Amino acid sequence: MKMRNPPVNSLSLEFLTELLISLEKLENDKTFRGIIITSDCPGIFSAGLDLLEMYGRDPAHCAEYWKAVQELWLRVYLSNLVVIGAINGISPAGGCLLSLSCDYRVLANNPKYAIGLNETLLGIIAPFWFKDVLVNTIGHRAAERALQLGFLFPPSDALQVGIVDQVVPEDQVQSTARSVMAQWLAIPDHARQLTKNLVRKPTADRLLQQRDADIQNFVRFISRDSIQKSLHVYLEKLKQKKG
Ligand SMILES: CCCCC/C=C\CCCC/C=C/C(=O)SCCNC(=O)CCNC(=O)[C@H](O)C(C)(C)COP(=O)(O)OP(=O)(O)OC[C@H]1O[C@@H](n2cnc3c(N)ncnc32)[C@H](O)[C@@H]1OP(=O)(O)O
Repeated sequence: MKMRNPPVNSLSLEFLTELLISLEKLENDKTFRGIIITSDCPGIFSAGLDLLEMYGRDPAHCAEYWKAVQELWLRVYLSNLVVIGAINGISPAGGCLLSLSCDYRVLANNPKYAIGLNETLLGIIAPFWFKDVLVNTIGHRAAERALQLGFLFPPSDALQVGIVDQVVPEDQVQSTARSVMAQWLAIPDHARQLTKNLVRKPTADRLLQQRDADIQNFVRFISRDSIQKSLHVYLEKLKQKKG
């Protein structure tokens, strides 16, 4: 699955909906046993959640958006398919969550391709289920530092901390992802799927048990004047960077 939402593969409501529909189709087609998620935007896996879906929007829109974010996460995280991330670009925040929700992550060795939950740098916070997935992946102490400081790990650090499973030369990302897929597909589906569910269900259940409350928390938080100001400042910084 090649993500194509130029210029930066931001996860807009429309794009999330497209991804959800595509994933559902693949899940329902029994001829598919695995997917490799990668990007068609040069140098960018995904810029994460679309800031324009959270800035200057009314509460109803924010609620609809957050529901779609939850939905995509649950679908990828709990997918019965083998999901491999072929991460061929930078993947901050929501892009990192998407990567972390794969079963295996291969990152291209380019110092610009940083990965991490950088929410605090935007003046916002990673929701508890983003945090849970990071803690599950790199451990409590490393996650505590990474989340507070908004670390974006370059490939060598990402491998060292375990946020990705493998770092390979850029031209080998897709072929490595395919070899990894072959290994994973060698395992009988029912055994692998039940095991995946056993490991991941408790984390997903934490959100499933309080989805509506999570949406309300998000809407309340994102609607605060101080948070809207932080988003404004961050968006202006992105604009000014262009010069
Ligand atoms: C108490 C309860 C709490 C509950 C929960 C509360 C809080 C909410 C949690 C929300 C979690 C948030 C998760 C996220 O994912 S936030 C997004 C994080 N993403 C980033 O920080 C990345 C920002 N972008 C960049 O750093 C760069 O754009 C880049 C990806 C490195 C690419 O750089 P470059 O190739 O130089 O492109 P430009 O910077 O020039 O960007 C091109 C245009 O794209 C716009 N852009 C970039 N990123 C985003 C984005 N994430 N959303 C929307 N738009 C984006 C950028 O502004 C440019 O637009 P322009 O052409 O119109 O100027």
